[in-house]
Amino acid sequence: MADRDGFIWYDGKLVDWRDATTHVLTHTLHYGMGVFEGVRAYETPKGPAIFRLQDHTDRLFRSAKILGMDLPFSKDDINQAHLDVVKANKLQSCYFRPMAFYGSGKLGVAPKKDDVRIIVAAWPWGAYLGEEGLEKGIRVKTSSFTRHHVNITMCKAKANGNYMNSILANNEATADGYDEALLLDVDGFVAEGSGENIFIVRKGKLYTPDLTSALEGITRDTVVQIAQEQGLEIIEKRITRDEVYSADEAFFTGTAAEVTPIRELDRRAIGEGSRGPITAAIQQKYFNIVKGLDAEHEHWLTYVK
Ligand SMILES: Cc1[nH+]cc(COP(=O)(O)O)c(CN[C@@H](CCC(=O)O)C(=O)O)c1O
Repeated sequence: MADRDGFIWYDGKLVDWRDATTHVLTHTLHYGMGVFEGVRAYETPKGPAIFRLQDHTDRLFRSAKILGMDLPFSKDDINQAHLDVVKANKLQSCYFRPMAFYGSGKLGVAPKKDDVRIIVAAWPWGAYLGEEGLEKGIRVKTSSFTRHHVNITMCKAKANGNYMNSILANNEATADGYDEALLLDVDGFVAEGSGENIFIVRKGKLYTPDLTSALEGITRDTVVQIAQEQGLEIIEKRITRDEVYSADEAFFTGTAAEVTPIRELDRRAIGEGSRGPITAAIQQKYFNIVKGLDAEHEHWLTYVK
């Protein structure tokens, strides 16, 4: 990722990609306290458009507040940084990584509170779980790692350090030949994927876990609104792994994962073992919206002019 042409927004300036570096004694590198977002821009008939930019920036600031990090730029600065970086890199579609971290001002558990750095990077990134996964569905394994307890790490913060749990789960699943992991919460109920929220479909109704130990996904919120507009009932409840086994359909949602069907969990086919019809309809609607082909949802798009 480090050796490529382009520019990264770094503490208020666009710097050459290769110069966007930090010292090895950077606090976040050692202790993991930082916050980040994953945001996408898509090519539309009116040029590149960033999907739900304000919602992502709001969550970045909410995450920082939860961790007690004071960000040295405003929400408008961060929104503008996204526009600047997509233009500077001449991207028609891309994935953004805004991230705030504690610098190298001091080490020791307690960070130097006024030493917060922020970057916004952008690069082309296709289907997170593969184009074939989007079409045919992916194979998922229930993780042996438990999702965070809500008072051990802050689950509503998209915090860098939270992702060691995700890496352990994803590594275990892919090492066993699966595409992704599904994590259960401390009580054994379904929480979310290593980087996604989950939905299941049973007898025409959608179910999704309550957000106790899951990240409040923006794609999850988008899918809830799409489903409601399609007249589907969505029930938020505690879901057990065998309810996923018995579901007619299942899918992951996330900015990176978009809407990715789950065709199998723990070697049990979900429904027909392929992308289900309700999943397909939601997925198509989602892609029409993010690609600027759905006039009713233009309010979610920030066009890069
Ligand atoms: C743990 C987790 N849960 C749910 C979601 C879905 O949230 P949202 O993107 O707002 O719908 C994500 C986003 N995962 C991001 C990071 C992926 C990565 O590899 O890093 C993403 O999808 O960009 C998570 O990381």
